[in-house]
Amino acid sequence: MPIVTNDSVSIYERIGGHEAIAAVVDDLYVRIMDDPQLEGFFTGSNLAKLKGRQVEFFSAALGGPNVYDGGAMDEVHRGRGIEQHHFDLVADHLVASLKGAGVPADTVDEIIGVVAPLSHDIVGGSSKTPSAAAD
Ligand code: HEM
Repeated sequence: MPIVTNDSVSIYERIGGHEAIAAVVDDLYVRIMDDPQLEGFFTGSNLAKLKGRQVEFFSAALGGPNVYDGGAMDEVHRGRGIEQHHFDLVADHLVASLKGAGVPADTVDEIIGVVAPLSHDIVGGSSKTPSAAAD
């Protein structure tokens, strides 16, 4: 049997592939929709479709074979009034979902390392307001 170190195996594979990610995303949206500070953002959203896209997105971002064919993060989230604390709440729920699924703490940290930089595209993209231009 070949020796396979953690470094050569994608995060996607290490945490259990498609099935594990689908379970994490399901749990994540239960937590999000249970959070009074977040659920309002998803009023009128087709959650089944959104979860499918989210599974694709995370799988692709974590080294899985999937191709994400949804919208770009800045375009999808623009104009929704998403602030950094909303992003942080979602990231915290993601940590809880991953830990709940038995993902080891160091792998959770790695995944958050992949996700955290997305805040740049997701937060505050309301358009070219003076305050955004001043950032
Ligand atoms: C971990 C960071 C996040 C990732 C990776 C992410 C990813 C995604 C993806 C893949 C979609 C689907 C795009 C499509 O359908 O083309 C989406 C849509 C959406 N996201 Fe996020 N998102 C993140 C954070 C957030 C936050 C913090 C909020 C608000 C608090 C948010 C609110 C939404 C909303 C409202 C939609 C549109 C749902 C709809 O189509 O009705 N997202 N996001």
